Amino acid sequence: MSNPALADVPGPLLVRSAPIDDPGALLSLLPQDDAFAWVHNGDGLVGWGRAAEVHTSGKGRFAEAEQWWRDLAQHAVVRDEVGTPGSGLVAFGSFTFSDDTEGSALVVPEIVVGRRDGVTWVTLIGLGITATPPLVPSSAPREPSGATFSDGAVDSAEWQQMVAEAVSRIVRDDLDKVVLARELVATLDEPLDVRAPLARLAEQYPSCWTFHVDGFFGSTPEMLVRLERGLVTSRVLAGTIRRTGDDTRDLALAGSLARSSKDLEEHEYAVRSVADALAPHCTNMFVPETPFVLHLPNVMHLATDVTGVMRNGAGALTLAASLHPSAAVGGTPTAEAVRLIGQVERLDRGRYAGPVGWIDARGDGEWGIGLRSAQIEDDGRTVRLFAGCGIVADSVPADELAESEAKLIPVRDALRPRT
Ligand SMILES: C=C(O[C@H]1C=CC=C(C(=O)O)[C@@H]1O)C(=O)O
Repeated sequence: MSNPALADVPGPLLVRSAPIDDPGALLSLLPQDDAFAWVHNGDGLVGWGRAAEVHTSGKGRFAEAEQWWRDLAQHAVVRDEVGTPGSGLVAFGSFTFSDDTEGSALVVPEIVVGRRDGVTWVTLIGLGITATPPLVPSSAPREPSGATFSDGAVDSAEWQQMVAEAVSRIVRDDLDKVVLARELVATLDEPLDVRAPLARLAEQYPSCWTFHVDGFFGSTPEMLVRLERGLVTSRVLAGTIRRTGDDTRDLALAGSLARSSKDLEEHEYAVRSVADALAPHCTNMFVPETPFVLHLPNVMHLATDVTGVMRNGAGALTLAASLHPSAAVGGTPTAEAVRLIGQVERLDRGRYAGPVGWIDARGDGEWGIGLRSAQIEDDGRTVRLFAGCGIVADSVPADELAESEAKLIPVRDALRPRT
């Protein structure tokens, strides 16, 4: 159910987008409070303030948010001098993994600054005409201090038992794959200024999408779906190997990943689930037969870019809803895998592994999968970090634990003070 108090907007939103001189790094503009981010290779969107928002939950959380968004967009008065995906009226959003958890939201900031292909713009959103505030770097974020890390409800030995249990259920119940996640809890000396880890993540993982929506932040390498001017793209990842830091060894490992039947099988399930979910919405779909190896500083993944041409006018959020949960975060078959996760995982995933991103009034948008991510708890000092692994019949628990540790590195490092 949506929260009508928060969904109510007392009048049509007035929206104005105009080009501006380049103000420097987008993330450096963010104030400490009510800051939103979606940044990739220096481009993207940042926003602050709250002009309108909707909170949804349950199975209908995507459809309800989409309906609210359409109504809001229909009644908004927009002057858009930029005319590019992400200009004009825009909302940041984040959705829970599970149908049973609260916390999904779309938020329209009061100020959005975007950059794309060398063009930078500002969008002002509200109930009245306001002057553009000075767009200059805000004060430097406070560096996190004193982070200590501990297991969540499940320690690493128990998690490996869980993986073993999942392997036997996969064999017994004839499942193909299930993704099991674990959490690590960080405790800091003082409340986290999220701008510090965001800056670190964007610097160290520029090819990932660095995001923040209402205390949920991270740097995801996986694009669930992008819709821009009718072109649909999805980057599917599944199949992982840790990097060693030695380039020659890593190159050999990349070769073995590309030949590993266990990883290729796991990857194939994920690609199939995305291609099947996009097929009703797309023509001219292109699904490469062989994955490439995506190199990140901490891990390498098998990756496939699926593309198609939108044929039924669905918006990016509708596409994200039909893709979620893909086999990269749920498993195959989806319903059985999600049921098994509910039975064995003992973790409230919250918004981890759910869609996170933005949508504009044309329906264009980008929704990543909320991976390599963390949730700041209400006290501001406790941060829950998440990582999951695709489990198939021949998965080895200790290897999966090591893989999950490697996937935790980006956020874990971002919570340590700079050296
Ligand atoms: C579930 C996660 O990663 C997914 C994405 C890429 C590779 C994966 C894997 O190899 O297991 C996972 O399916 C995570 O990072 O928490």
